[in-house]
Formats: sequence, structure tokens, C-alpha cells
Amino acid sequence: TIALQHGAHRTGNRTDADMARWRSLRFGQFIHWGLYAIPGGEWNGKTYNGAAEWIRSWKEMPHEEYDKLYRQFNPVNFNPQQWAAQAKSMGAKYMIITTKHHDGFCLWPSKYSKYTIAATPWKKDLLGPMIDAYNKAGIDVHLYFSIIDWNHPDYRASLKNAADSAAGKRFQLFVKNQLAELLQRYPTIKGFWFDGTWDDSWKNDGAFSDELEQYLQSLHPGLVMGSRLRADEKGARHFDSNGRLMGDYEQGWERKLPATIEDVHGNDWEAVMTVPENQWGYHAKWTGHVKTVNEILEMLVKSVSLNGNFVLNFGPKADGTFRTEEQQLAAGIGQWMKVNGEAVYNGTYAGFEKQDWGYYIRKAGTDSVYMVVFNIPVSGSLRVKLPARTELTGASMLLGNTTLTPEWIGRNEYFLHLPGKTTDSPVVILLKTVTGENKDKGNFEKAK
Ligand SMILES: C[C@@H]1N[C@@H](c2nc3ccccc3[nH]2)[C@H](O)[C@@H]1O
Repeated sequence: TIALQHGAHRTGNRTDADMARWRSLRFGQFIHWGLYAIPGGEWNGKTYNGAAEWIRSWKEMPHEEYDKLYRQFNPVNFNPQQWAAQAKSMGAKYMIITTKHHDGFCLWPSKYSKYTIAATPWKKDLLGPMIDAYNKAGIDVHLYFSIIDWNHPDYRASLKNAADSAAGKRFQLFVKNQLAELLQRYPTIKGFWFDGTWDDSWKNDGAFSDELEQYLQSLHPGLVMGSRLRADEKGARHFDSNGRLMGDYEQGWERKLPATIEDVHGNDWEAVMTVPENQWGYHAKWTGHVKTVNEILEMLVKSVSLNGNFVLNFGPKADGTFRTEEQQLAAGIGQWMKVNGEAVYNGTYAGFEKQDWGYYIRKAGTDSVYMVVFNIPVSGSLRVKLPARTELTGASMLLGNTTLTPEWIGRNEYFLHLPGKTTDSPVVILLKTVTGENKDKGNFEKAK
């Protein structure tokens, strides 16, 4: 291995209570909200086909025009209690809010910048009421913070000369001050979600990212921060030059999911997902495929079945309301979560061989294994293949609490026959299993 000062400082996952809590929540809501919601992907009658929150980088969008938008930001319909109620009914257990995206506009009245909510017609802090409302609804809040800051005069993508280095040093102090300010103003937050850490200026100063991470942990012990903040002293990101994960969980799964358990290398991880193909901030005209409730449920369940968290993104409008598609998704997901959420919360990798009908999820540390069925076979019979020396002692569908009698079909294989009625939502079955030594007489023929 390579000797590293600023690589990973821990092997294996964090085992403390704060991380166990994050791991148990499994389902989060991302919220991208800021000045980019005003143009909503459109400018001077033309549409920006990129991500709406990147419109400032569009050549047809004059920077000085974008930088004046704060003068009209006035979310008169912002209702944090409604936002929190919607997230609660959807079944989200944590929320990640953009405190400052790449454009540098702060949703809180930072004393380190003039480019904040205080300079808008709204004037008031948006983060405080939001965090309070979500916490009151029993939802944890994590703060998204972009290192890239297109508004700050000292931001440099790369450091080419002494002047750049001096600016870079001032910028690093600015970042440190703003993060300390956020922790001081919002002490109930549970973590930071860093973004915009791919430029050379950041990548080539692994020492700073390491010291910053340790500084934030010292201010707020237990803080959960993903791998995206970190670089090691050789410029390696997420995984250090010895291939060890930095930060508390792998944070690279943006708009994509791992395929198998091998892809996550035993690390905690989280996936963040957009509803359309690639829009985080509000875009007036979604084009391309908009994900359905069942598609999102499958991503959530697949993530949990592979020991990860899944975060669904919402992009509120400039006035503080949510678009109809997002409201309908939240309601549809929540309807399913109300009946089946127990298979998601505290869910972990079951250790069973993946089957075609869907996903196994083990309730952390128990013998309770859920089957979440997305593909009902034409036979209506689900093949359940258990690890060696594991026996199926019972099964019940959560919906209607319907008991299923497993049919043993040899060795550790059983059929579960679903009752005839078809459904258009994933079917959850709770399996009761026993393994090896503590086997008792099942209520059907024992394995030969
Ligand atoms: C969580 C997501 N990360 C930001 C982002 N910017 C990118 C630039 C290039 C490639 C990927 C990117 N993701 C997106 O704007 C959104 O905030």
C-alpha cells in the first residue's frame, strides 16, 4: 500500500449510533431549490436542455442577467409545514436541502456573503423554518453544500499562479466559515452532502479536504459526510490511492444504482435520483422519460436490498410549490410505503441468491426476510431458494396479512403460490426462516 497522510482513516463502516441511524432510515428526499427555479430551464423564449440548476453556465444566459435573479426571488407560497407533511406521507425519513448550489446563492442569511436570501424581497432565512418543520415531522435534515461557487470572486477551478493560490486560500477559509456557520445556526442537522468537488483546485488539496472533514466532525461529533468531499494527497477522490473509501459512505451513485452486492464492496452507500432523466432544479418543461411510482419503488427496494440508501429528488418552483408530477409521485409512493415500509426501514442485504421475481431484504440483525416482488411469474408461483441449512417456516403477504403455505420442492427450495388476484403494485411477503442448529420441525416435510 501507498503511505498516505490524507487518505481513508478508517477501514470498514462506521459502527456508531449516528451512522446506524442514517443506515436505518434508508429513504430520503433531496430538494434542489434556488434562483435557478426562476428561469426553470428557459431564457428569452429558448429552452436550456441541460440540468435546470446549471442554466447560469449556458452560453445564451448572460451571467450578469442570472446574477440579478435574486432581486425577484420571493417564494410567497413557501409552506415548510406542507413540505414536511408531504415528505412524511411519502415515507421519507431524511431530507437533503441545497443550502448553496454551484451558483453560490445562499438560502440562509450568511454573514460571509452578500449573495443570500437576505438580499431578496423575501429577506428571511428559508433553512431554519424548513429544518424545524421537517424535524417536527420526525424527519432528519442533511445540508447539501456545493464547494464550487460561481459567484465568489475567489473561486478558482484551478490554481495557475501565486495570485490564484492566494485567492484559493481565501476561498478555503470562506468555505470553512460558512460550514461552521451552518452548524452553529442549525444544530439539529445530521450531516453534510458535499457536491462540486471535481475541480483541480479542490482535487489537488487533499490535505485541506481531510482537515475540513475532521474540523466539522470536531464541531459536530457524529456528523455523517459522504465520500464526495474528499480527495487524498494524490488527487484520488471517493476512494483513496489504496482503494479505501474516504468519508462515511460511498456517495458516487448519482442517477445510477449498483447492479450487484459486489459493486458496493461492503461499504455503506447512497444513491440520489432524479424523476426525469437529468433535472435537479425546477425545469418548466420536462422532456424524455418521467419515472413512475413503481419504477421509483423498484430503485428504492433494490438499493435497500444491496445495503444502501435511496434519495429521490424534488425541484420546487420559485414560488415554493411543488409541480403536480412530484406531488402525485409523493402520494403514490407514500400509499405503498404505508403498507410495506417495514420492508424498507432498517432493511439490509439478506445474503440470499437474487431471484428473477424481485428482491430479498433482511430486517437488520433478524431472521425476518422480506421478498419484494416486482415480476409475478405467469405460473403465479414464486421460487424461493434459501442458503444451505436454512428452512422456511412461514410466509405472509403484508397486504391483507394473507398467510402463504410454502411448498417444499427439494433441498432448500420452496414455492410460494400467490393468490389469483392481480395487483399493479409490488407485493411484499414476510418470510420466517430458521437456519442450521436451531431448526425445529417445520409444518411440512423436512429437507431429505
Ligand atoms: C446532485 C447533483 N450534482 C450536481 C452535478 N453537477 C454535475 C456536473 C457534471 C457531472 C455531474 C454533475 N452533478 C447536480 O447539479 C445536482 O446538484
